[in-house]
Amino acid sequence: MNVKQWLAEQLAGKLEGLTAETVAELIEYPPNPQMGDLSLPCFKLSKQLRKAPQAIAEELKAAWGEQPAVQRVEAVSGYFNVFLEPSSFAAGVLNEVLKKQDRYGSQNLGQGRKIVLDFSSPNIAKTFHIGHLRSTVIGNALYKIFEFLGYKSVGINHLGDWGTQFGKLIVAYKLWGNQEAVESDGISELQRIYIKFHDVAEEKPELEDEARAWFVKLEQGDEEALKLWRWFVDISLKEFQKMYDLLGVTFDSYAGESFYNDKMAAIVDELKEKSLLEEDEGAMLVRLDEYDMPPALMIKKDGGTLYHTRDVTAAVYRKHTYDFEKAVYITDAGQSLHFKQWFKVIELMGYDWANRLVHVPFGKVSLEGAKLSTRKGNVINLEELLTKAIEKTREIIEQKNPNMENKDEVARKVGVGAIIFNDLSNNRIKDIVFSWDEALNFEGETGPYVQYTHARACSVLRKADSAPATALEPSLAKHLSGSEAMGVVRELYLFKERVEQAMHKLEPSIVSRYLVDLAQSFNRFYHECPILVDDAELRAARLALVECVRITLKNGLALIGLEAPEKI
Ligand SMILES: NC(=[NH2+])NCCC[C@H](N)C(=O)O
Repeated sequence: MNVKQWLAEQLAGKLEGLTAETVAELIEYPPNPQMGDLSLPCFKLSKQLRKAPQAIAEELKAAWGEQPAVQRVEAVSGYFNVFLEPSSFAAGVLNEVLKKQDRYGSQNLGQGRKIVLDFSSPNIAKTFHIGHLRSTVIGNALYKIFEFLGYKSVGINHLGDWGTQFGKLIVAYKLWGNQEAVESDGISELQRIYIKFHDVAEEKPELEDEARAWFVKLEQGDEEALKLWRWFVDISLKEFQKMYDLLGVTFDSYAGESFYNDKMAAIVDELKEKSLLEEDEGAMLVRLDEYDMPPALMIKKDGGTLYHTRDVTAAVYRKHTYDFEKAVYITDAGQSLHFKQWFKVIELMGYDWANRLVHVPFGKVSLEGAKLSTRKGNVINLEELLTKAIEKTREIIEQKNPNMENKDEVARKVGVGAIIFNDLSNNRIKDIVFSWDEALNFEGETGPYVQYTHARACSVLRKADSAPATALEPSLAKHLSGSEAMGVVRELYLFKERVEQAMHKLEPSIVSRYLVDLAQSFNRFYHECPILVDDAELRAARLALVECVRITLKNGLALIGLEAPEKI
């Protein structure tokens, strides 16, 4: 069911030169229901049809004729407005939701084509911080949205497990580290000695040379270096895994930067062959002056490779391995130049798939005034953040619903959900200031609010104590023609389009904002219209609507990585 498409087809040919495609693009859903359910702004056709907007609207009205699905049409101020017949619209929407169930909103746009998503990608031996959380949450949502629309998503955690910093870490460990401390304190101990390295190296710059030498050894496969490095990786992964388990996020591959170590030489050769590489004081780089960008450094003076080298190599490898339709990289906006630079390098190498590489940047997160940097010691640890969210939610549940079973489980789902939703509640490019009160507000535009609304729908359905609706008799749909119920029907209808938009714009917040809209319209209905009434028909129609809200909220929450507990 696609009413825009349907209307466009009805209008095509009604005026000379009017095609369904043009009309479909122009049709809007008027924010004000007085303008109908669908509206065609005819001024957008004026130029093409060489007619005044109002004249176009009136001609369309005159040519309209009878349509059982449409109550009436009007031509007002240059708009052609269409009022759908509420009960047939309601029956159409509800029956589609009830038929598709957990697939409602899905489509097969991708036909199995692959989308490679590079997300989360924290750095070994460094804390998984709130910026990585955003990448994880946005990436995971996009992963699910693509799958829901018929693509095959491939999630890659491009771990920062390679680079000079491992030379530094090895030197630091040999100077000040001990096995016991690393084993008991994990990343925080590694970070401690890493910070110490920087402090001491300010006075003893020769440490930097030592570190570089160790990294070169590592790249060459030195056994001692490799053994330490592997151990640092294992320790870090164990900690990261705790986050992923809490968040319910999985990856198809953990091929981090080190995975490309033995693949970079071939790329460097290729760059040389294609005369793209230039020597500059012993280093090798690709000049990008022509494109108003600083050069992309590929090989350092000491022979070591760089972040750029690994990204170019990884992209070629991924294209070869997955033959992707798109490769999407989710990082903070601070890395935008990095991606622009190496996307250009791929293009200069002559790969026509360079335009299938997409950077998905996002804004910074700050927490109640604190700065979120890993360099110095003042790190906001994500595990602490999530644990605190769960605890706070537990307290709220304790007050709201002291007799609830499995409070811990629900507190986890809602507390973690609050953090995820908060990250997705605005356009990703906006900076976020995290506030506990806002994120956990059960009345605000939050994850808990949407989850709570879902649980409310479940509770009504439980109380109804009847088998869940699997279809709506068209004759019952007339009971849904009131404005509150129709408000819900309209939102339900929009789900599919919103998911599609979220995919095109790579913007999961379109889904999260949609969920708030649906929840709000449902709550208006819930407060105005008693559901468990005696009139059997009215009751059945309203219960079917509630069931559709339950299904759609659950589907939408799942798309952005939130669970939907039935009781809160
Ligand atoms: N292919 C990529 N460059 N992915 C993003 C990596 C992010 C990097 N490890 C960081 O923490 O900033």
